[in-house]
Amino acid sequence: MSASTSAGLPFLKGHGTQNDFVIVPDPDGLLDLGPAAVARLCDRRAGIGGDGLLRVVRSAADPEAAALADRAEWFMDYRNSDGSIAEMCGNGVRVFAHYLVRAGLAKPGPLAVATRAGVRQVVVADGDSGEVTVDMGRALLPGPDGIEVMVGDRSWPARNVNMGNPHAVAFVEDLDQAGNLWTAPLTSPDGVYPEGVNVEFVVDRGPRHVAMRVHERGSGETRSCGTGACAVAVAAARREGIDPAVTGEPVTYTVDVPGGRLVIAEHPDGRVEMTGPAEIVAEGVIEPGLLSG
Ligand SMILES: N[C@@H](CCC[C@H](N)C(=O)O)C(=O)O
Repeated sequence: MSASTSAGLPFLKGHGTQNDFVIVPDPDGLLDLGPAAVARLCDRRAGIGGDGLLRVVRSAADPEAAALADRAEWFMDYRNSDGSIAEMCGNGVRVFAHYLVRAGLAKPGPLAVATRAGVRQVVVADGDSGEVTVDMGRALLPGPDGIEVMVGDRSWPARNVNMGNPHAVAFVEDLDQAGNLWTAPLTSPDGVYPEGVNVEFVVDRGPRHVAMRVHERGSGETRSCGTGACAVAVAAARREGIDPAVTGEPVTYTVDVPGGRLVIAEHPDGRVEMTGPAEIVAEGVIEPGLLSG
């Protein structure tokens, strides 16, 4: 069944720290959701509205994830609101796992989720808290030195952090300095981010406590970014000269985002663990016309 011929497609709406998603269950991989259909669904005026879309599909039923099917039953097919594809979404994977449990497709507790960045181990808390912890894998810090991000006539040094998807993390004096983040900040030198980049602006709030704003590649300014919060925590630790692989001790940062709070722990073995909320707020049926344009 292609998206253009489906008759009324069930959806849900959810968010994690107000990074919001259209959730489209497609367990058997029957949908062909192209970029234009995704962008229409995510449109906040003419569609349902969301920073991104989570298609919920069995790994075995999707050619992109079939090789991971023996490790993770479900594949998070994440798309940005402009219809582009991203490797990973941290808030999305919490909402995805929360949806699976709510729908009776998984049990609370440990759960493996396949993503384009590999399999992520998730723990969905039992009960009504909506809290989800995710092993986000290792952060890569590929450099180079001397990266800058620019908004208008201002620029700041930034660190390149890869959480499966690319980030540029800049520490600023005041989050308002970044101005309007709907337009993508520029980065230099050219060529560091050939696939585009998510840009985080960060201020200190206290010991191991920071706050951030983000411009997300493919979505604009959002009220939270889970991979971004992980990148920020790792950049904040290195800025303080802390590397858990060297100290042998985990380091934990509280990261405030406009839509709430995430807690990020980096472990001596390099694993970055994110804990935060996930909520489903609505469900309904998509009119076929929205899918076909
Ligand atoms: N909001 C997400 C990140 C979504 C992907 C990102 N826009 C990209 O293109 O890499 C998160 O919570 O991590």
